[in-house]
Amino acid sequence: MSADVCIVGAGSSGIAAGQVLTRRGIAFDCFELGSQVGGNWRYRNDNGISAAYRSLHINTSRRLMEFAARPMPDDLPDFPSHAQIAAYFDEVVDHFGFRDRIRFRTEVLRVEPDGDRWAVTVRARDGGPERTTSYGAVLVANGHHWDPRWPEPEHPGVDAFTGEQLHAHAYDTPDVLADRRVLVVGIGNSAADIAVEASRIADATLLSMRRSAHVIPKYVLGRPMDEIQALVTARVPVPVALQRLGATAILRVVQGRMSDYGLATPDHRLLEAHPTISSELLGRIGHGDIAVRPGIERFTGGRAVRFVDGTQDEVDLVVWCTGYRIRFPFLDRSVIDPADNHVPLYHRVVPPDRPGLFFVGLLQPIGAVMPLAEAQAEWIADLLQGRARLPSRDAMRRTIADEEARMARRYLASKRHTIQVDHYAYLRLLARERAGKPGGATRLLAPLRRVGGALLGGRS
Ligand SMILES: NC(=O)C1=CN([C@@H]2O[C@H](COP(=O)(O)OP(=O)(O)OC[C@H]3O[C@@H](n4cnc5c(N)ncnc54)[C@H](OP(=O)(O)O)[C@@H]3O)[C@@H](O)[C@H]2O)C=CC1
Repeated sequence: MSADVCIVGAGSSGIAAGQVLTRRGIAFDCFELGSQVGGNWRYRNDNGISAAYRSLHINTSRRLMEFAARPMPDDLPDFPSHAQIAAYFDEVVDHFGFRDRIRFRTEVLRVEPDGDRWAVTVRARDGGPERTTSYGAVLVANGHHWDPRWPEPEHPGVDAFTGEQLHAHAYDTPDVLADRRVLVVGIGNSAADIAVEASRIADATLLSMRRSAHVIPKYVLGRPMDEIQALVTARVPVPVALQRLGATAILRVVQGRMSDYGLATPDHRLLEAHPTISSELLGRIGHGDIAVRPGIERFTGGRAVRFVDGTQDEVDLVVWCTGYRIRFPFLDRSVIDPADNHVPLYHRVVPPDRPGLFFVGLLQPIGAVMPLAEAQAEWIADLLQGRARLPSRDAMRRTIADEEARMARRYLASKRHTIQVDHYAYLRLLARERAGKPGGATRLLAPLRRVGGALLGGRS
């Protein structure tokens, strides 16, 4: 069947789109840089850009991350490894039978507007000519955790640092940490995982953060913490302030305060930053095997680094766990410009001024990307099949502005918080959109949210 739809990438979001379009009878071509599906979850992916390290396990639980159309096998653990997740993706592709729609080892070079269609130019990585095909719709699913973001601006004196530097993106196995004095920078999930690994094998592990975080354990009360939260939030919309109150109370009882472990008190409340999830980090700090440091002031020559509290240390290796840049190498900046990780999209999917272009999985949930990407693809399929319609461009722009203003109130200003969504709230938003009732429940719940927010000190 010739295809009028193109999917860029066969990582978790491209597969989400592929299985939905296949089920919905929409023919597509999918182009994938590597020779296997799975993107970031394919360890040592020959696409050359994936970030998985050997010990990687997902930090959202299996039941939150699985596709609705194909649950994960029950014999998988609560927090599967990258290998188990990649195997699951293989099984999904074969179950729905769309492997033959994916052209592997094929790079998408350009996606260009061509009247009311899109010209997609690709080239096989193993040689051969460029080929351009016209599509009515392009689903961009190239991921957003593959282009490492180094500190901007860089720290004074770093050019003269004589130790080694590594971005978390390039981290693979702990041998690089062994018997060295390691400085891990950041307090996101990469920093937490890598600092914990270093703490078992390095000579010394320092963890530097310019602001502290609420570290959330994977389990509380014998169950994955996200499942406990989902018991309520999956069923009914709960104001963020109320969610915060519940989660703060549970964490205070089972874990105490961050300052109990020697971390600074965070400058924000729970749910105002992308969560750092680790059941090991605080314990390793408690063992004295990770020393916490504030932000870096400057590198002072040789292997020395000075922190903003005036303390100084010598380190052999700096692991920059400073996040990722959003980038679409195949889209000209005049089409979409992701400067500072800012990509204004209607419901995080539709650029109002670029009909036929859609983004899948370009979000960072408190929760997991995969089922949200699947729900996005269902909505896109509705739009492609004429079962749903987009509002006017002006209306989409207004909604985007409202959503961005709400997120700015909700989250700390940071380049890591430009595409945040709440898992179940977002699923409900898409369900309303698909049912042709955009914003209906939001309007109904607005007064409740305002009262809840005022009573509980919530921002949203
Ligand atoms: N096991 C898993 O499932 C894992 C999942 N992930 C996911 O991958 C994504 C990326 O995570 P991660 O790689 O941790 O990146 P994040 O963007 O989440 O975190 C970056 C960290 O670096 C800090 N930072 C950024 N720039 C600077 C700077 N110039 N100087 C000092 N500190 C800086 C940020 O601080 P600030 O807040 O101040 O900007 C933040 O603490 C997330 O979605 C994460 O959940 C990552 C690893 C493991």
